[in-house]
Amino acid sequence: MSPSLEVEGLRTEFGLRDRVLRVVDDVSFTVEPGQALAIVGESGSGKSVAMRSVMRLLPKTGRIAGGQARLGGTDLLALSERQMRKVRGRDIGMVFQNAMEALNPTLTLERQLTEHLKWHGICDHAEAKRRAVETLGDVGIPEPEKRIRTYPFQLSGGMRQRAMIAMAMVTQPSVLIADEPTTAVDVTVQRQLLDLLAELKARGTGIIMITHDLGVARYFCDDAMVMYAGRVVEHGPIRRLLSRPAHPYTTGLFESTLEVGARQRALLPIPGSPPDLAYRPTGCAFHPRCGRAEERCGREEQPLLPWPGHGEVDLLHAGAGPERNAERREVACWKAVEHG
Ligand SMILES: Nc1ncnc2c1ncn2[C@@H]1O[C@H](COP(=O)(O)OP(=O)(O)OP(=O)(O)O)[C@@H](O)[C@H]1O
Repeated sequence: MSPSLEVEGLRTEFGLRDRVLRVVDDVSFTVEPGQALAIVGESGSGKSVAMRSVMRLLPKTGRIAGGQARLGGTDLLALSERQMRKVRGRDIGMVFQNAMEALNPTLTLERQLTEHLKWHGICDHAEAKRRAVETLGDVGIPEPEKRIRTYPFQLSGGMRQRAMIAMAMVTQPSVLIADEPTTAVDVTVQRQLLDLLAELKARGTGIIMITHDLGVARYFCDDAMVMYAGRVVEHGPIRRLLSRPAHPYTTGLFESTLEVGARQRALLPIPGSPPDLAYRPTGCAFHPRCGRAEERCGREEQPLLPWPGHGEVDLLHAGAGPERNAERREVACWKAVEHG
């Protein structure tokens, strides 16, 4: 059984010339084996930086300022870069929006996949080659024995995206982070990639998906975490968030996003834009854009707390263990919307 990933109190900062920007602030979540978490939020809310922090793939100006990311009892944030290199790509993989970021343009797929397996000491060359061909076939690349000899630039965008997924999954990682994996590909390829990720999930891989596409998130994910200005504002089972969003930002985000397959309806954009993190509003960072804000919201910040709204109290307190956790929800808002 794969271990779960438990992230707690993650804080990431960027050092600019004259100040320090906190772009991820106290982010916590758990991904169990075979579960998928969607991370949603407007551009700049810190989704990618949070996940790159877990992977320890930050640019030089970035710094993890606090927190833990435990994978099977090992805190990834406490490992040396040398130790992390052994974990990254083997136990935890990442699929990026742009496949060229993960693939080496100067090496054939065969070299990249086999070297990757051999470097991690997973198997010898013959077995690595067999696994590489098999994985390329698994991700839907036709004639994998032949295609394995090609370079990334010789592949179409969709095929490159698949090759990157093959690269991420060839080691059978416990956790896969997918950053907008379907944004750059057409709808047919999108569907195939999602089916592929669903298969991985069914085999017990924990998946974290950063996405702007609520249709994809609903189809694929169990939980959702909504980020705003570097913080988590709402977190819980995705179907509950979609049907009964409690944070006004979640409501706004859902109303301003067209769901794939949903009936055409008027979109209601959230007024204003996310704050410049260098001038973060006091209190709740969303209050200047929030229709429900009152004086207190600009003064005091509400921490993320378990949220038993109306009609949810019973579910939250009923039973014990997984059933109870499955309904667990957290919201950071003084004016969280109560649903009757
Ligand atoms: N190298 C960097 N130096 C300084 N600030 C950065 C750097 N990279 C990202 N940031 C800042 O960190 C914040 C979070 O960025 P991030 O890319 O995580 O957002 P995101 O939610 O993933 O957005 P998107 O959906 O557009 O990918 C932004 O305000 C961004 O400007």
